[in-house]
Amino acid sequence: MNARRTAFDVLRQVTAEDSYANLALAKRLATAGLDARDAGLVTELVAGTCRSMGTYDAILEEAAGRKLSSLQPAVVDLLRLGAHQILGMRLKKYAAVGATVDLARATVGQRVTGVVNAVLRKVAARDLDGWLDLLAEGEDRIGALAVRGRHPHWIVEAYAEVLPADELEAALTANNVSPQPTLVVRPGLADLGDLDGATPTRFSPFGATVAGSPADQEAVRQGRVGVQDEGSQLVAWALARTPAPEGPWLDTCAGPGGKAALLTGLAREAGTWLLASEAQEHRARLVRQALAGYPDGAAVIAADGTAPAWDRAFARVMVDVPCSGLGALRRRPESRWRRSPADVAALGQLQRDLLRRAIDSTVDGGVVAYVTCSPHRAETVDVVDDVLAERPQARRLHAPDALPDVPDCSLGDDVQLWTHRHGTDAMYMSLIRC
Ligand SMILES: C[S@@+](CC[C@H](N)C(=O)[O-])C[C@H]1O[C@@H](n2cnc3c(N)ncnc32)[C@H](O)[C@@H]1O
Repeated sequence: MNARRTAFDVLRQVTAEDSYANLALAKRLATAGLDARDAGLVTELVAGTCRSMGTYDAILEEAAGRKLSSLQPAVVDLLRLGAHQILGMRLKKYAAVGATVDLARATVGQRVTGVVNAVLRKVAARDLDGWLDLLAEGEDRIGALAVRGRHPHWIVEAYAEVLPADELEAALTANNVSPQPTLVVRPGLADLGDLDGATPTRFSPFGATVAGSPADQEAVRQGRVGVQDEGSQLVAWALARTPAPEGPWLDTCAGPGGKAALLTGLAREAGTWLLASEAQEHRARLVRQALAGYPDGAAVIAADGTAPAWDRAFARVMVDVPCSGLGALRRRPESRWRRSPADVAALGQLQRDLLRRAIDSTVDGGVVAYVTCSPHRAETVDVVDDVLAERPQARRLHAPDALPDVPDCSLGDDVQLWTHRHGTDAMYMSLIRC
């Protein structure tokens, strides 16, 4: 009951207060006093429920024969948790119904136990595949994939624009698996030998995984090794190894500092330095922390990357723009149901302005990496196409040349990494010669 109660409280925070599931979960688990088994159960309950929330909601509406908006929001969360235990976990169905009814009594009150019991018994009458078959009836191909892969329709449509049809299912499935953390060994501060039991990653020369928690590694506690997705490492590395004139480097959207830390190490190895800039002061502080291991090699400022915040030009510029995060859905269980096409559209102007300013901040012959953690065309290729049309002196490079050991990463002249192909977040990168 303790674990389910904790999961319910966290889910309430996610749905009622728009909290991020991972952050709310970590905060709650830190003080809940649960043993490792119960903490694992809470994590599965929250992450699994959030990841499939839209699908469970459709199933619950079928089972209840009414809109979920006609029910008390706390009851909807109880039903979602129950649906996940019945359909998404290997628990005995009727024990899961009973446990959820007990939880309903202990949290909302006796009066809602009847509806919770009745709806969940209907849910338990079919298995997950049976429900997905029912929901997919009459859907087109994208709709059926969305139902079975447990994604909103518009996200599957966006993936379908840039992925071959026969890979869509694998791409969606990959988003339904929580990633193991990947570590980055910061150049000049550490090497793989500083980690206990490190296994190198497939593509990044700086990447490794370890058994157990990264926080148990001394080099991580000392900031010489960080936690960073391998895709983020690859785009930073690609920028660093693309031929460019000598001179300092710039990261215009640096917070919280993962790429800036790797780029700083690489810049130092190249005999130069990096200016890390970030609009929000509190995120600039995170960048300072990430770069703390490089006391003499890092400069961090809080500045708007769309305005003239520096009076010089740089040889290499990373512009890792704010985006919808559709390439990192596996990390943020609730985000796919929270985002909408309007979020993508709303970022377009800022993304273009940041890229324009990045190009204008680069020396002749220098190189810009335009990066997003999203494969959505409206945030990737379309932005670069539009800005390059206005800047005839700038030229798109064939970016996959900078990652010769990474197979199947081309999207035209740009790089698009995929979780199901590369095991990384679905990062996009365009390299532009100025
Ligand atoms: C995708 S994140 C960058 C991640 C970062 N490069 C890393 O690897 O840790 C985008 C960042 O851009 C920042 N940002 C948003 N608008 C900005 C602006 N106008 N100028 C500079 N940074 C901005 C956001 O605060 C956010 O920290």
